[in-house]
Amino acid sequence: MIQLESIDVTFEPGTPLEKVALQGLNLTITTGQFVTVIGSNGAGKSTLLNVLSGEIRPDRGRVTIEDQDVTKWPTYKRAKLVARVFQNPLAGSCADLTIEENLALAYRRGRSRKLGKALTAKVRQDFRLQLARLELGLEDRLGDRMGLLSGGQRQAVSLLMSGLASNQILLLDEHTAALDPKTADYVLRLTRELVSERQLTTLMVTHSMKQALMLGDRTIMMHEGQVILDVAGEARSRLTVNDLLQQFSQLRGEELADDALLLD
Ligand SMILES: Nc1ncnc2c1ncn2[C@@H]1O[C@H](COP(=O)(O)OP(=O)(O)OP(=O)(O)O)[C@@H](O)[C@H]1O
Repeated sequence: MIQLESIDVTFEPGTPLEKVALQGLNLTITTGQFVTVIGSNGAGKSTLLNVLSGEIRPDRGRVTIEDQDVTKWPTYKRAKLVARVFQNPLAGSCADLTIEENLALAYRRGRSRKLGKALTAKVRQDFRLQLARLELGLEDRLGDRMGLLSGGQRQAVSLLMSGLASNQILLLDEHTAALDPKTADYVLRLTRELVSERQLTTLMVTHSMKQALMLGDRTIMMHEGQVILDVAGEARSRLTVNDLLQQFSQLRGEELADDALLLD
């Protein structure tokens, strides 16, 4: 279970640039739940993920993962529990290392040094099998530099990498936004498969209401640093993109300026 209690984050406090990104945010996510996160620009979605990954330490509040208070844990320590895939396909892997070296780095994360050090034939074979499931022919390109791959291929490998480590939490930050529609669909299908296979507790930020309702089992909407809508179960399965848009406008008390973006 992930618990965020009374989380406050303010950037540049006490300056003319002061910006409250999260205010009194409370959120509990049960283990294995797949939560999609929507909200307007600047609503605090990425900050929420940053607080979970440890990139940002909240000014106030507590972050608990499986009953461990991780609020003060630095990012490298959290990496044992938390994996992340970013919008930019270049951000999740190292371009100058080979596909195999990238996979090996992910594999080692969270494992003891002794276990992680040796890349046994069995582990290599597992890498090949994992890559083969992508159906991109990458299983025969273990020695190729990551930088040679397309954006979609890199995102697919980043997803695999996030599943190779022993972590339990997956954070997806608009991870299909930079891909063409066909590749985005492919990466979403892969996301769904990996999350359900590995029973990862997942938070997926998206600007697409359609994606938000199509994937996962719970949707939260953020606005001005708070959760303003939280739906799951039957209530969620009945929701249409239009309902969601309407609720969004109502809850915000204003008309949406970026409907087109959110309807994608
Ligand atoms: N490092 C930073 N320094 C200063 N302000 C920041 C920083 N990071 C975020 N902010 C501000 O905090 C607020 C929340 O930002 P955040 O990136 O979490 O929003 P978001 O919901 O992810 O938005 P978007 O959909 O545009 O990515 C915004 O007003 C943003 O400008």
